[in-house]
Amino acid sequence: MPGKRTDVISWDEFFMRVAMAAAMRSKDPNTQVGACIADANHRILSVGYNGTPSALNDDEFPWETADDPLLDKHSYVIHAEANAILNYRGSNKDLQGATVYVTLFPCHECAKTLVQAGIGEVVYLGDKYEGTQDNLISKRILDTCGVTYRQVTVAD
Ligand SMILES: Nc1ccn([C@H]2C[C@H](O)[C@@H](COP(=O)(O)O)O2)c(=O)n1
Ligand SMILES: [Zn+2]
Repeated sequence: MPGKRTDVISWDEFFMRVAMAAAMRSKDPNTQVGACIADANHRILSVGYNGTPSALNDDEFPWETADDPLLDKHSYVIHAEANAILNYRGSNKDLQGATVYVTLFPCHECAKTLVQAGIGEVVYLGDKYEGTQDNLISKRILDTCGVTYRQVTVAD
């Protein structure tokens, strides 16, 4: 009888790869972000990626960055983390203390949303905005609210 496989991927890699797969659904030409929320029992609670509200026809909205907010994609895109919270179909209590795996460190708006939803931990892949004012505000919100965050790497 052969022994069981022992070289399986970690839970961190599993959930981050789910987030990475979600990011592949993003139509943002510049930055694709995916998020996966998992509970302490390693169950996937929700998944999301950055995109416009499903009721919008995303052919009729900008995907560029522009000075004019009306012409700037950021005005219309829902962030991956927010979509993961919005896509969640369970009861809010089950989000309490859950972990969000996200391919890019949350912006300060998402930090507030994640905290308010009861997320207890952020596991992130990239942090390309590290050191920016927005990033410092995010970390201040997460630190103050006791939400821990840690970076992971995933082999190519
Ligand atoms: N944690 C984040 C950060 C950004 N996003 C989304 C919002 C935009 O679609 C895109 C950023 O575009 P860029 O300014 O890099 O051209 O990424 C997100 O969903 N979650
Ligand atoms: Zn955000």
